[in-house]
Amino acid sequence: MSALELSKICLSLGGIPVLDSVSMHVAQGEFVSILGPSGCGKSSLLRLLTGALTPDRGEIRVGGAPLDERSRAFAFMPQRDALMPWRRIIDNVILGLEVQGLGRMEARAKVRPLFAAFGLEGFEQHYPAQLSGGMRQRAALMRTIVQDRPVQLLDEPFGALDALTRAGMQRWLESRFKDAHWTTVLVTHDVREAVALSDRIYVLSPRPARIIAEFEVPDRRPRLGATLSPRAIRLEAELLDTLLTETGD
Ligand SMILES: Nc1ncnc2c1ncn2[C@@H]1O[C@H](COP(=O)(O)OP(=O)(O)OP(=O)(O)O)[C@@H](O)[C@H]1O
Repeated sequence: MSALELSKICLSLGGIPVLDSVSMHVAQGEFVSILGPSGCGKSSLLRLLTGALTPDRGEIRVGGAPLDERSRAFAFMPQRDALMPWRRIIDNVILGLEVQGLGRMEARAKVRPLFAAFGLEGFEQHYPAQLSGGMRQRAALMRTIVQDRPVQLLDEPFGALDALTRAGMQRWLESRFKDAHWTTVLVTHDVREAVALSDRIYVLSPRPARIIAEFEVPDRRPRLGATLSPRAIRLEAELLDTLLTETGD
């Protein structure tokens, strides 16, 4: 049984068709990426899963049952960091834990040791406005991950990071994913990132988005830090070709 299943989802926003009969599935513990051109509807797909949007047609099932308030217990990282400007970084990071019912002191103690891994040690007491864009993004990723929910929905989590920080965070996520067995849906523009992190990749067409391809990533983890296998290099090229052909570039 799939952890997540979307069947023939159609969605319009402001009268404009955005998703056109999109069907996909994510198995328990699987890491699935969604690649597609800008504006095609990738974020909208994740927002359907969070309940922020409702499809015009089609069905979403979680663990075999229709998506509802209870089954929607996902950790979601939106594209913009959505940090609360009036809360210190540590108190932004614990937000999801507090919603889960953890006391503030206990939640702070739980997240404090993670600040070093995210390169944010010493910034616990800062406010979001005192951090760079990349640091804010890392804080937002931390806020998502610490909730340790079985399903992680990540919308361009590394989009605002410089190349070096991005590589470090990707490695961290790869190692955490191996241990935590999270079911993960990652929206990304970055073909290499999708190949490095995913078990499977769906490619969307320009809006209104349809699934135009689905690829399995053959290599075992860890992939980051190792030399890419010839198969992974071929897959990257194939993904790029698919995207460029669809967008007419
Ligand atoms: N509230 C809205 N009303 C009307 N159109 C919207 C609304 N929200 C999004 N859209 C449009 O729906 C389309 C899909 O948006 P979405 O953010 O899902 O795309 P995306 O693939 O995630 O884009 P990007 O990669 O640039 O982040 C876009 O063309 C966008 O302009």
